[in-house]
Amino acid sequence: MKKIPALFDSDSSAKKRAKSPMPKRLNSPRNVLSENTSNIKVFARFRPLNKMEENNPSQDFCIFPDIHTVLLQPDVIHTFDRVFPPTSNQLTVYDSVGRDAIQDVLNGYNSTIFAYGQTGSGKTYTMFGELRDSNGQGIIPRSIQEIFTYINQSDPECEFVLTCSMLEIYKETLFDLLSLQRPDLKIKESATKGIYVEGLTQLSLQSQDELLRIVELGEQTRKVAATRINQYSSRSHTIFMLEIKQRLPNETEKKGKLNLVDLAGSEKVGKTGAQGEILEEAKKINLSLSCLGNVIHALTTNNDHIPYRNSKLTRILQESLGGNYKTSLIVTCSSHVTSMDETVSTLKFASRAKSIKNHYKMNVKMSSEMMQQMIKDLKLQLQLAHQELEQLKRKSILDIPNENNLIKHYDSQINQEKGNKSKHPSMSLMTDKSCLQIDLSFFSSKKASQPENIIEQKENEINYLKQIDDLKIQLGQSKMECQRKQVKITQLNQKIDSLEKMVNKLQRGENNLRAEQNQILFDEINSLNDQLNILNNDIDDYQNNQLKDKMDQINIDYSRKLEQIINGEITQSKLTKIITKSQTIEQVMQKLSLQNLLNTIHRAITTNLVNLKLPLDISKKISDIMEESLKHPLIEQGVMDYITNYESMKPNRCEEQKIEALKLDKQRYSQERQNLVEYVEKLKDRNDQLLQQLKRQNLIIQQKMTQFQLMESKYHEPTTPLMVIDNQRPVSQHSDRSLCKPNTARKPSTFFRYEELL
Ligand SMILES: Nc1ncnc2c1ncn2[C@@H]1O[C@H](COP(=O)(O)OP(=O)(O)OP(=O)(O)O)[C@@H](O)[C@H]1O
Repeated sequence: MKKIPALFDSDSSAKKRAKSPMPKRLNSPRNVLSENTSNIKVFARFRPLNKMEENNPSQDFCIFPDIHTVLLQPDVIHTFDRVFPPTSNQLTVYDSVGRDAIQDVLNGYNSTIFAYGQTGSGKTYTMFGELRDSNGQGIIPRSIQEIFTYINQSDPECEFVLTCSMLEIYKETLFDLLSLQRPDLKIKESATKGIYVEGLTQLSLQSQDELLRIVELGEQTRKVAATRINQYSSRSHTIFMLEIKQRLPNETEKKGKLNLVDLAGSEKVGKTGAQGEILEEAKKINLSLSCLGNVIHALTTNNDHIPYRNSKLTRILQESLGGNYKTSLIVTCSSHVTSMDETVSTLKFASRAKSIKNHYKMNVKMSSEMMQQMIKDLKLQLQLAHQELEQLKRKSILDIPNENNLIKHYDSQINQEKGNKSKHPSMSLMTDKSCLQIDLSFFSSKKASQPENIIEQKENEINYLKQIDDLKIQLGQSKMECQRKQVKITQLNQKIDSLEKMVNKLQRGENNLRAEQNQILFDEINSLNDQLNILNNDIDDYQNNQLKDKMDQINIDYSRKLEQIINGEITQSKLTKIITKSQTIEQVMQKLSLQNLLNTIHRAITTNLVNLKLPLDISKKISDIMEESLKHPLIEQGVMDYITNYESMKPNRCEEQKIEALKLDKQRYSQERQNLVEYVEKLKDRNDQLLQQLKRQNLIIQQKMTQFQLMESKYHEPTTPLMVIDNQRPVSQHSDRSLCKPNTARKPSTFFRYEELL
């Protein structure tokens, strides 16, 4: 690509050009130089649901009836130049938004595309997208591609210079994204350059790849800060600026500027969960965006003061908002119900922006050749106009023949002939003269009546002039009439507007009324449901109370009997103790029984005596002593004590009877306990049966409710079709009834209760 040095250095400012008298009747350049007015184009793009939203399924609140409309349930409609539903791809968006903008820039216009929306709604995806992926590329890489295709296909004699810059506005400070140093840049304004950023790097480009690499570099340098909403949420505004200068073979020069603006997230500060520095950041970002909103408001309400200077963003983009730019706004949204508030406010913002008017013209500097051609054209047209004027003048004055001149002419000719040829004038001349004299007499007679003719003619002239004056007056009057009509039209338009507003209001009122009626019906249904609930509760209560009483009684019986059993068990444990004690006593007595003792002693002594191998008489003596000693009163007393104790410790007859009775009691209580357990089981079964019955009753109630709602919806069938609830079917096929299903919009509380039960 060839470069051209300092093409527009000596260019006068846009304002100057606008003030200089421009030739009005030119051929092609005329259109080129005139100023045009058009509204900002507004587009709305809805991104597909993300993972988090998919995992949280909800009813769609955005419906897309056609390519210009989005309907927010139940009845808010927004229309834009184009609405892109979540299924729209990058190419579709570029074809509708980017392609025209690039054509404008290549034709010498200035153009700006804004992307506005909450964090994570797809602004960056729409503007940048995936730079190196042909399907995922956003507007910027596609624009670059289109520009280079245009350059490659144009006349080789054309010369192009392409420069680009990337700017970031972060916390009301400007940063150069194409420079490693990041000094705080300043906004300046000059007569020649208009509003510009001083010291901002402008890189000239030779190829598409170079431009893509520069965009990537800028993208990497972007300031990002994590918030809870979007981990990589960009907290700054990014402006990608491209300038294309062209010099055509006829020396005409064109300059087009393109601003592609990726704004920071428009969500409310509170929703980001930001704190500390991030909160400060969010406030400043919001300041820029709220200034943008104020500028748009001021522009759309014809305010005298437009507050461009209140933020860096609006100051830099001043020309794009109401100035010499063709501007497009893409608002990006999510159709998931969790983003409903943000989507509603984003679409409101977009609707307001629709009425901004920009006044733009081509930035063209004509060659001297073209200028000369224009001058020639002008001169020719001037000449033609003069001629036309002369003709008109001549037509209005009666052309009277000057007979004296003719006679003089003939006399001079006769005299000439007399002098030159002979003393006798030629016959022809004489004849001519006689003819002339006849004519003369005719003219004389005519001349006699000439004063009258002249008067008549003058009168005609006066009349004619009068007519012209009349016509002029009429023209003036009709102009005034026109103006009056214009005023009337404006007033009528205003009236129509106000009537439309009233109609809208009424419509809204009607909708509200409908909503109110629906509300009343809902309330009725709810009160019926409440009554039903109360009845059901009463039934429940009654049945429950009966059950409860029974259960309470059982519980009381049970606990009483349990107590008895427990008491019985205590008695039994006492009994066991007694038995154990008696057993011990018996064992002791056995051990200590006299007979055993004696036998043992006797055996021991005998054994010992035998072992001692004593003489028989000694052995006999010892044996006698032993026997004698065992008869000692102390031993006898001890034995008697043991016997007495044993007798006293042994359970008596009465106690034995008691033990027997207790044993019987225990058996009886166990039997009763068993009976009780069986009874409780039976009651449980009964309870289950009752629950089943309740469920069946509930089903019947539900069916009846559905029938009731159907009947009610038939009864309230609307007269005018409104809009659609699904995007497959045309508007007229749906009634607004379907937009507001009572059974889905508001479920009667009973259903929840029974569903829970079910
Ligand atoms: N139309 C779309 N199709 C497919 N994916 C999309 C679309 N729009 C957005 N996304 C994806 O959603 C995520 C968030 O998008 P993006 O970063 O563009 O949002 P953003 O509005 O620029 O957010 P921020 O304000 O934080 O910069 C990205 O992963 C992006 O790839």
